Amino acid sequence: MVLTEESSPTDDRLYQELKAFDESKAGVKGLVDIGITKLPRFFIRSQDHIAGETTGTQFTIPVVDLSDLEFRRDEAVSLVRRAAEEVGFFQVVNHGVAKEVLEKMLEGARAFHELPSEVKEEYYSREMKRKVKYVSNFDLYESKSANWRDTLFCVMGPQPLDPEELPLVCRDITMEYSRRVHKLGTSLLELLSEALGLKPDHLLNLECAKGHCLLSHYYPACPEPELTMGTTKHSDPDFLTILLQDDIGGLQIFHQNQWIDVPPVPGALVINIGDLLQASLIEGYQQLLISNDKFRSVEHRVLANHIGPRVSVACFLTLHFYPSTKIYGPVKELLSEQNPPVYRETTLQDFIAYYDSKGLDGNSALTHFKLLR
Ligand SMILES: O=C(O)CCC(=O)C(=O)O
Ligand SMILES: [Fe+2]
Repeated sequence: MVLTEESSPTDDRLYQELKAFDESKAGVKGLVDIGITKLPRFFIRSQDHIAGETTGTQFTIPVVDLSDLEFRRDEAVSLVRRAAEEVGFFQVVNHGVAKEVLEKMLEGARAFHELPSEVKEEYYSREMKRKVKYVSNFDLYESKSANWRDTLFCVMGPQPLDPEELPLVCRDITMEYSRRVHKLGTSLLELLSEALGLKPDHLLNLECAKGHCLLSHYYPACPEPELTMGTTKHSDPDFLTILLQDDIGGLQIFHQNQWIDVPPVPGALVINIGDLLQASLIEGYQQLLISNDKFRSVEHRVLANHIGPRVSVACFLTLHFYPSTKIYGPVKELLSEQNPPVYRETTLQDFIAYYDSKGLDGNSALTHFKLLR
């Protein structure tokens, strides 16, 4: 739906429809509340973007038990290594975030999206800099078609967020969940460092856990789920994602040319490697991760569903919103004729600006940063 100056009158009408939807500030939830039974056309995807090749495969996403790490650390490291290398996705159980905290976070996220629209709309914004904002489809004007979901974004670090900025209905639990999930992220990065044969604090020293944000997604029940998507296929523009999902299901990953379900496991959190950890736009890391073809940032999507709402909360470990001009790229001393750089140098801000401008759909943003050989 990228509309240019040469857009036709039909495109102009489409733009007006998008704008009216955006300016309503009521999101997809607002459409459901007014009882629509047919999807507005900007949600409708071309068929090749919908069904994909879901099969009855027996493959299941690995589940890693993080209990008693002081006694079972080697086992956990090797499970994490295999999962990160072969699948790019895994689930963790006994991860130290209490079940009650998980449940309350899902309830808080849901409560925000179910606030009366006149309360919710004060948070509606497309402003890059705003730390707490709610929006339907951050890429509404760039993507080929819209997703059936609304999102509350909260940038939680590295600069501490003033809790007053958070909506009251989910304030306390967002602060608590943020602390706990960030702690888990730190432990996971230690395991991932060890999985690469490095000291436990290696990835932490590269500031992979310095910043984090929470994305609380709300996928209302959809009257025509076969025509659209909850979330278009994409890979995540971060170092690592920790995802809390409710029991509805619909998340799938693209693995060995098939779409595979990530089934809800009670009490579990879903972990996936982000683009920045794969490409390692971090000093010194590219050789380890790229040339040795280690961890994978894998495409995933969420199907729209007749049943809903579905609620999920993604924690992105990222430095997106940190005003840094630091250049990330391979350390020169590590490069050789046999090991030329795979990606060009960039700042995280440029990487994210490109990711956001291209919209979720289509090729990985990493392609844009690949050096031509
Ligand atoms: O809602 C989900 O299960 C996935 C969300 C997601 O992929 C994301 O926030 O990047
Ligand atoms: Fe994602």
